Amino acid sequence: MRSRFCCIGGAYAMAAAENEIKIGQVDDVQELHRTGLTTVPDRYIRDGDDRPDGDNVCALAHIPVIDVGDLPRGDDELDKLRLACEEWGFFQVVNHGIAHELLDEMEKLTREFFMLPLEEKEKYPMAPGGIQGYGHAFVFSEDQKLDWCNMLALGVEPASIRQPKLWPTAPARFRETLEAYSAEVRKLCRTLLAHIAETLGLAPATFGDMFGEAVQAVRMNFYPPCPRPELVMGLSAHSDGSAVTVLQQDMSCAGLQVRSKAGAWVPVHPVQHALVVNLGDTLEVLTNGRYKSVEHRAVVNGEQDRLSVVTFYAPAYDVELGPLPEFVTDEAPCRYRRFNHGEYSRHYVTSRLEGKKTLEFAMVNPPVGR
Ligand SMILES: O=C(O)CCC(=O)C(=O)O
Ligand SMILES: [Fe+2]
Repeated sequence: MRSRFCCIGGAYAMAAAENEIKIGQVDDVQELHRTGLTTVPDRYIRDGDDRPDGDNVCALAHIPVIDVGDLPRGDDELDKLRLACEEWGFFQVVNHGIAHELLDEMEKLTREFFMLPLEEKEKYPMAPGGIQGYGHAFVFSEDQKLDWCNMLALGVEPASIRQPKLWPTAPARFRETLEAYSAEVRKLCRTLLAHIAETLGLAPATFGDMFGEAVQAVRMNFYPPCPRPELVMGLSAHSDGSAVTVLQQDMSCAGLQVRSKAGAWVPVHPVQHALVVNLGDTLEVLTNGRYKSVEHRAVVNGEQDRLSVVTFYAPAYDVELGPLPEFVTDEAPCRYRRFNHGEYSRHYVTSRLEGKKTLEFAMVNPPVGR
């Protein structure tokens, strides 16, 4: 039995050595799907209120779409961005400056990677307590429910977090394409953070200056069809530990769902060549909760597979975080303590995905009784 314990980022290999982790039988869901099964193993079956359907899905609402090219030109688009950050914490971006051919190529090669035989993909395993590779992240115990998803997770920047042995050599051009893609997404993250700073009345360079040599990691998620999609979850509800996340999804079907302020799950319908952006826990802390990281999850489908390529952009590990003084006032007292971002990342990747629970680590007054 292979035990898999994964986190993204360079500083955390020691977590494995400290704890002997028993995660039990973890199947590869693509292989399960290939067997033509009509039921799903118990470990994937969620309890009632943790199932995807129910009356809490609001299929009619849409997250905002922002035209990045318009952001420097005037107040209207910036106002839209402010509203998107305040009301949703999630938006799609178009006119983002990344060549559509590059997005298509990244999607195609990622799909080809997941279509490789298991033995090929297992050349890049998420080692027990390891950091990156192919497998299942966020599984820490034998009784934990599993997500209907396969993942390939890789640290990208800075160079010190890269594990080149885990960068697939097949399909051909995967590595170069990921490299080119990541450089473009990095630029976009910087641009977005500069505009997000503006929406908060901060100098555009605020986050860029503060983040130092920002950490960038990518996770590719592949969700094969599932015979009982109404019983399982593709990816458990969570907020991201990043500052911002940029998600590319294929056009096959909607799977990503975002928790609205009213508490409903709102599907993010794919828009051709748009990228989905969400605010992570880091921005919630820095803005003292003015902007919030938002819970999201992925549901799966009975007929179609689905692919997402997700980039997490966060401060360098040695950066000290805490609410910026501008956001701490008599009306908005300090809600988060100061901590080191590396410490938070370590906490994040050694906790299972459970809504916004990870952020309690940073709260001055975490909820009691949980
Ligand atoms: O696949 C998706 O749409 C969600 C992925 C996601 O939220 C993540 O990888 O953090
Ligand atoms: Fe996420």
